[in-house]
Amino acid sequence: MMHSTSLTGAPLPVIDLSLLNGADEQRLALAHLLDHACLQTGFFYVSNHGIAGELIDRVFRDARALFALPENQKVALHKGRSRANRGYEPLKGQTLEPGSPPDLKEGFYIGEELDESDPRVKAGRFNQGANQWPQSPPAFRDTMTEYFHAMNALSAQIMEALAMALGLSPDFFEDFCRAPLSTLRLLHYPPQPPSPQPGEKGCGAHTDFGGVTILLLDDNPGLQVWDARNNRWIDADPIPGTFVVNLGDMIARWTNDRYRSTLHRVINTSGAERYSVPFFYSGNPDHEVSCLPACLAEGDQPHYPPTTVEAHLMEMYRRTYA
Ligand SMILES: O=C(O)CCC(=O)C(=O)O
Ligand SMILES: [Fe+2]
Repeated sequence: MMHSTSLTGAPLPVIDLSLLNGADEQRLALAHLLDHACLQTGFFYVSNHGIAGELIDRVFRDARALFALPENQKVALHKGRSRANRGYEPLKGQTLEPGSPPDLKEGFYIGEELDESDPRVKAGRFNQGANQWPQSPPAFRDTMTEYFHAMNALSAQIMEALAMALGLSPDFFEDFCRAPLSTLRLLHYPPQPPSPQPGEKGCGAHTDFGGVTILLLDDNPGLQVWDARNNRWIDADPIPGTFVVNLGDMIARWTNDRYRSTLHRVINTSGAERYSVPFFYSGNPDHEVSCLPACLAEGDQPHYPPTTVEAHLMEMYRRTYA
């Protein structure tokens, strides 16, 4: 059977991120490719991203082992016990698509490890605090901590490339990238049931809340991206050695919707257990997110009022965990 995306010849682009380390000419080429990708669907793959395959293998190994723990051991780490939204989220624990049944996924949330003495924790700042680490698998904490830091660094590179794509100075998002609020989320999707409830699926249609999302996929398809220009879902199937990157709602706010935060969903029709690892990069909680002057054409009004990273995130969490 023909691959559905080939019908109109518009699969998501693959962007070679090593161009960022090249000469000016290559950096400009990257900015151009990225601008194009962001103007199209806001979803693309990145290759040559510098993250070791060996680290990615360990992330999947330990994520699988975590979800294979007995239910009582997972529930003992329930994120409801954490003031920073860290830990385990059982199957059907979130409803990303309003009006649909809860999502057929279980998850585990990890963030920067901050102890009680940290001023951000003392001040009760949103999503800041300690993680809930499982005893087993033994390498879990080290693996996820290493991957978390690698993702923060990669996100800052992507923000640099995005600044260039927008025609801004490469360091434009430097303050945004300072002491960033990031969330690493391990996900496990059981196979789609044979007789689902109407609208029941792995992950309801949603946009991501933050700045950029770096999504690690296993070998199973299931992710779909909304193509608003053609009114259809595009399959974002895994491509070995790449990450899927998509823009979050903050980018839409900054750019007054020049760049979109694109709707996506997961239906795990692969018949297999599907694992994925999104990393949400939301940036400096105090950073102001308001319409960039360069993105406001004469006579246009900003589509969104100014906000901060933290206020925006709190609002988005409130909506999906109502
Ligand atoms: O599992 C996936 O492929 C996508 C997950 C996702 O969109 C999310 O967690 O926000
Ligand atoms: Fe998402």
